[in-house]
Amino acid sequence: MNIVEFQNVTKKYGPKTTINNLSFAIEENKITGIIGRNGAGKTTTLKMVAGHIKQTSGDIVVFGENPFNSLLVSANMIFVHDQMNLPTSLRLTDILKSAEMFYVNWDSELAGRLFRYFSLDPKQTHDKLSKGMKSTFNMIVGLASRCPLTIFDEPTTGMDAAVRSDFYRALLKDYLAHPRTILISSHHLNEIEELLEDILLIKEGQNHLHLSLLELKEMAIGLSGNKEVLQEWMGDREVYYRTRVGLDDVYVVTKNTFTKEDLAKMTDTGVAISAVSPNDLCVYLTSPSTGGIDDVFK
Ligand SMILES: Nc1ncnc2c1ncn2[C@@H]1O[C@H](COP(=O)(O)OP(=O)(O)OP(=O)(O)O)[C@@H](O)[C@H]1O
Repeated sequence: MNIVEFQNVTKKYGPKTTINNLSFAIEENKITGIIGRNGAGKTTTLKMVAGHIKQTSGDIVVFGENPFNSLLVSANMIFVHDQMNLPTSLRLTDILKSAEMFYVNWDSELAGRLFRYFSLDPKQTHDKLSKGMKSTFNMIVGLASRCPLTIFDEPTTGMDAAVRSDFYRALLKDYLAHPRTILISSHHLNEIEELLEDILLIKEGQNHLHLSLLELKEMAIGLSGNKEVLQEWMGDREVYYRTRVGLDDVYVVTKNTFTKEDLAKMTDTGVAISAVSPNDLCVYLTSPSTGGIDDVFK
């Protein structure tokens, strides 16, 4: 069953098109990573899923209805992001107590244990927290609410590496015990890839790719060797990334449609074959050109 469906959705801010004819569907009880470069439209997409903003055109269906102004969607969804406006007059423990009244699946024991583990001060107010502590607190609210649709928009902003790693572990453990539909946008695909089942890659407001992480891992191959030798093997294959290595060699990332025999022959002609990490591949796929930062210095 699909929990979220986008059909030809466009969002314009003034004359500027931010989301351009975006279509995708998110299945129930899956963790999907929303990946894209800065300004690709991840937050705008998530805001529309949450019903916080309205699309300019196209259809959005969440839990079977239009999420904008939907009580059903508000009651079954939490949108965790770094601009969350939590009351500044309440202490953190009071916020957790009030959250219990909003969310039917709220687990106060989990919230309390996470709160103590991350050494948050119960008397502190939300606006006085450091950037990383704020993200940690928001994440506790996001996890303990156990909403059927849980949206994390760059949840680890400001967190140090240890807290990020604890958060991902907590998210995975809680998801396995209480499966739900989770959307998570992040700039750290390498850190969250173990967590993800699917990836929605957004490029310039469009659905560039929507596939399982396994498919993404097998999609591309890295080849390095003499440029003339590689040129022959490449034919008219699409190049995702290409860079010069030394004088006569190149490193090329391309679609892995080679047979085992082709790869064996390639190795015989001196071509080195390597896997491409999902993180690198997403960077290449969303890059405006097939070169990298090195091209700027040529
Ligand atoms: N309220 C707004 N008014 C005008 N333009 C906006 C508004 N919100 C977002 N945009 C523009 O829409 C585009 C997409 O922004 P969005 O925040 O969705 O990107 P993102 O993929 O989440 O980026 P990042 O990874 O940097 O957070 C950007 O060009 C941004 O400037």
